[in-house]
Amino acid sequence: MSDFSPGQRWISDGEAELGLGTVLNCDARSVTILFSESQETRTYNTRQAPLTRVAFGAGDRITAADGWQMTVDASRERQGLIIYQGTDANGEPCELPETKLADAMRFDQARDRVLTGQVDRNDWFDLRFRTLHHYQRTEKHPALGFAGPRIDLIPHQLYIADEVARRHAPRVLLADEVGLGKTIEAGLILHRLLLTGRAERALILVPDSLTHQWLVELLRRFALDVTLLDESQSSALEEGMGEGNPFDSGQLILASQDWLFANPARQRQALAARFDLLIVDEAHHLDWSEEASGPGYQCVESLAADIDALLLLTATPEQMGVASHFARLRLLDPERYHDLERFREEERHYAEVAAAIDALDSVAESDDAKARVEVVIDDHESRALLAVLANPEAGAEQQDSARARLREALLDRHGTGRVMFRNSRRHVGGFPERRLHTATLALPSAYRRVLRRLARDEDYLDELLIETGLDHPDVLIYPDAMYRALESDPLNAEDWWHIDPRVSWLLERLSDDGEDGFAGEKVLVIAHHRETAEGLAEALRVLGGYHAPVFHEDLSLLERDRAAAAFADEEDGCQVLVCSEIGSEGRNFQFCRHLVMFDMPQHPDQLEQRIGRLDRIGQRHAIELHVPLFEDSPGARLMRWYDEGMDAFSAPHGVGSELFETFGDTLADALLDDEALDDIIGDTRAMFTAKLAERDAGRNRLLELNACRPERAERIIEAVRELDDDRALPRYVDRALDIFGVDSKDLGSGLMHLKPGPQMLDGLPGLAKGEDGFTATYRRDLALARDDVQQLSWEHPLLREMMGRIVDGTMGNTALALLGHAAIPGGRLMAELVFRTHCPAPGHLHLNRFLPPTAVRVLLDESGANLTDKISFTGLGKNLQKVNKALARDLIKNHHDKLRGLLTQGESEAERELPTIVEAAETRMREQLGGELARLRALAEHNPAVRDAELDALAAERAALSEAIEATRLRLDAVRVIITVDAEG
Ligand SMILES: Nc1ncnc2c1ncn2[C@@H]1O[C@H](COP(=O)(O)OP(=O)(O)OP(=O)(O)O)[C@@H](O)[C@H]1O
Repeated sequence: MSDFSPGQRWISDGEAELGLGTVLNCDARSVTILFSESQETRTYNTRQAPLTRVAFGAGDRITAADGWQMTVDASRERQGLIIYQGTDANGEPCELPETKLADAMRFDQARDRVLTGQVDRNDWFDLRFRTLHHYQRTEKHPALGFAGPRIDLIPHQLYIADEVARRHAPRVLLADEVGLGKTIEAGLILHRLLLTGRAERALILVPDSLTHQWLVELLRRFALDVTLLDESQSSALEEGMGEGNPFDSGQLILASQDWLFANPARQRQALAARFDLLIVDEAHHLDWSEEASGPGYQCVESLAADIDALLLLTATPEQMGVASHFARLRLLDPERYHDLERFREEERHYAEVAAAIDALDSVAESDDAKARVEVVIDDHESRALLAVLANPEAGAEQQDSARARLREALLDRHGTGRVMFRNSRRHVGGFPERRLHTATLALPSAYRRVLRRLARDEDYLDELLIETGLDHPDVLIYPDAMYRALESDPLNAEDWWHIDPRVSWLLERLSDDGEDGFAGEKVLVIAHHRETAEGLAEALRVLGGYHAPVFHEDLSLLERDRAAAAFADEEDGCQVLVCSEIGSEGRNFQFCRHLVMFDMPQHPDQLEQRIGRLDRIGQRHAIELHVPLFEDSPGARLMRWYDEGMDAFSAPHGVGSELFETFGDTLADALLDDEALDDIIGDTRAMFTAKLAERDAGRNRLLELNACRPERAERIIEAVRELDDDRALPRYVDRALDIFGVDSKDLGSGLMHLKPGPQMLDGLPGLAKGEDGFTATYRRDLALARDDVQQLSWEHPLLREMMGRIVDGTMGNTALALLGHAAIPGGRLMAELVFRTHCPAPGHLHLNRFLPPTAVRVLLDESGANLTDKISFTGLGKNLQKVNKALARDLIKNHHDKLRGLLTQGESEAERELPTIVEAAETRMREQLGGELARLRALAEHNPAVRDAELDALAAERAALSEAIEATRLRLDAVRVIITVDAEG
């Protein structure tokens, strides 16, 4: 075929992205085409050139190389070249030879592609339509962002994540007790914000020791790829990027607090980068006092002033005192939290509110209960609800609903519940028992000497403090530290671990397979000081031949991760891991059930942090707490204070820091004096009991009630389950994998293996060519049980990539098929047109929850009759036969003009559907945002925790959404040309 002449315009069938090509030269065998836009030249064999001649028809708008546009009326040919005739923008007649067409004209839209004879496979078209359908469904699903993460569906976590992630620029303190899943909550919030487009960039600041754990959790549980930034990585990036800012090197940046807080120049870079969300873990370390704030607090304060959304995480919010806790609340909302005294006053009022909530159950029978509710409500609506509740005539259903609404209103309107979420084990339930085992050991003479002298000689303590350089009461509680510090004493010549009976006690236990022994079990040992941990590990090696990795704050990240991994390995792992106090904070060791507290920490929150390493979600056994104590020693007295004063070993209670603030100093002075200690323990116990009662009545109770609302949590879980069990998902995945060239093999028991096939399209996540692929399942329980199995969901990166490529690209936007049906004569044309809604809006509006791209299908026959409702997409598909591309092109050429007509007519048919779609979206949006706005406004009148900015933002969001929805247009997304053939038989 020698249809080619220089100057003609063609496009490549296989590489339409090359743009409009021009024939440079041709002979009988080959043709060379220049694609100017992409600066590519290609030479083809003329007989098999995968090229299509570009020819426009009446009604098409074309652009000239020098920018002007014309509408084509007709065309003629001169010396093999087409000359278009028509009118320009001013309605003046004009002509344009094809040689002068703009190179930049694109031919990827369905209309251009189909009219130029470019067709994709029928199954691609099929997949495209189904993708649009599922995309629309899942984008507005209430569980979007929560179904993908590989987590157990735990109510309090999902409630918090949903409540927080639906807010505009959320700023909250996630303060669940240790190990209840704050990292998971933060991950869920982040995941939803990313998937909904409400956030694009996040900065995550965590203690050095937790960077790797976060990295792994975000990747393994949330499939989020995070850039871990440290000094060497930043310098390397700077070198690579020239003047660039390393904080701009990824969408999600994870960095160590220790590094950033100590580095003002890096902080300036972090500030200069634009983030939508800041997450700060272990936020109790952000210390603040009226006199001065620490570098961490200052750094976060300046970042938080700039970044809209902020999540602070801490299990022990009051560890550094109430003032410091208040200062962290101020980071979240400086306007609301500016007066500590006022804040304290408000807190006192919470007991009344909690009592009123409890009284809701008995309002109908008791005037007293009714009075308790009346004291705290002051609005018309709540009074009306109370009247229903108190009315004996009201039906049970009516009363239940009134009770639930009143409860919600009370919770919403009072307390810090909107900015702080705190769940406790007590409230969540289902956590393992904790068992305490103490072993009393004789004091070695080297320790006893010093303690005896201290008991005899009051002035010796000062001397000892000077001599050792240790603090009070460390010098008393940590005798090995004291021993090490007195190194010049000739009696202290040996290493401390040679003389310390706790070491031999531990060694004996490790090999003991009796009831009290640890043989065959993992043991986590925590000691206060790094030096103690190091010495102990050495002792275990030298004296017992145990390899015990050490985990402390001065190790590099890599060393720490290595140590944790060596311990975690179930088969070949070490039996013991020795940790220092802060080295282990936040880490996950729930696979182990024995914790040895080699000594005691000074602060109750530190004690809780220690136990929290094991007592975490996923712990399947009772937790065994082992404490070796020296008879008559300060350490043993401290232990008594914890145990008898506040039951610190049985369960977390959250009042430890208040007790420490009150008794910490006097306790330090009583560590050598049993009588004084008895008094302190008595006083501590009394305050503990009072605080527990207060907690149960007041602030904490309110916080707990607020931190999870079970009915809402249940609804979210149901929504996630609905997506988990979606039967359309496996069907869709099979089709998509087939088309993208991924081989899938059923492994039985709900598992399958996905592997790149020989023809796989490039760039699919987890499926690099030449590699093994991965094992997957649709079942959450299987994916949770096995780290090597991924859960396939609509949110899995592979699904999102495949769907995204289809929705955002042109794949499958044209097709041609033959239809053989007894009722339809052959040789006729039909067009199946898919239109799609478009309404450009900024990502942060998250428009898709109300109006995701929505497909409108129109099926027309040659005469223009609309058959859409008569023949369904699936029904039609069953009767279609495919044809090869060359024949398809010829068929299109033959029906060119009629097809053009049907395309135009289809547009007006689809337009008729648009108002209904727009109206439904507008109604959904008004219902939801209107409801939220009304709730927030009512709330703002009672609860100052509602920020004005939040109210304004929500109102502005509603207006912007309304405008965007109104501006929705339909565009042709895909076309299938159907030619009828006489049915056989
Ligand atoms: N929904 C869940 N599904 C599966 N595992 C979970 C879930 N929630 C928490 N976990 C696991 O429980 C452990 C504790 O969770 P996480 O680290 O988020 O707790 P935390 O509250 O941040 O703890 P800490 O106070 O020590 O920092 C982790 O190993 C986490 O992977």
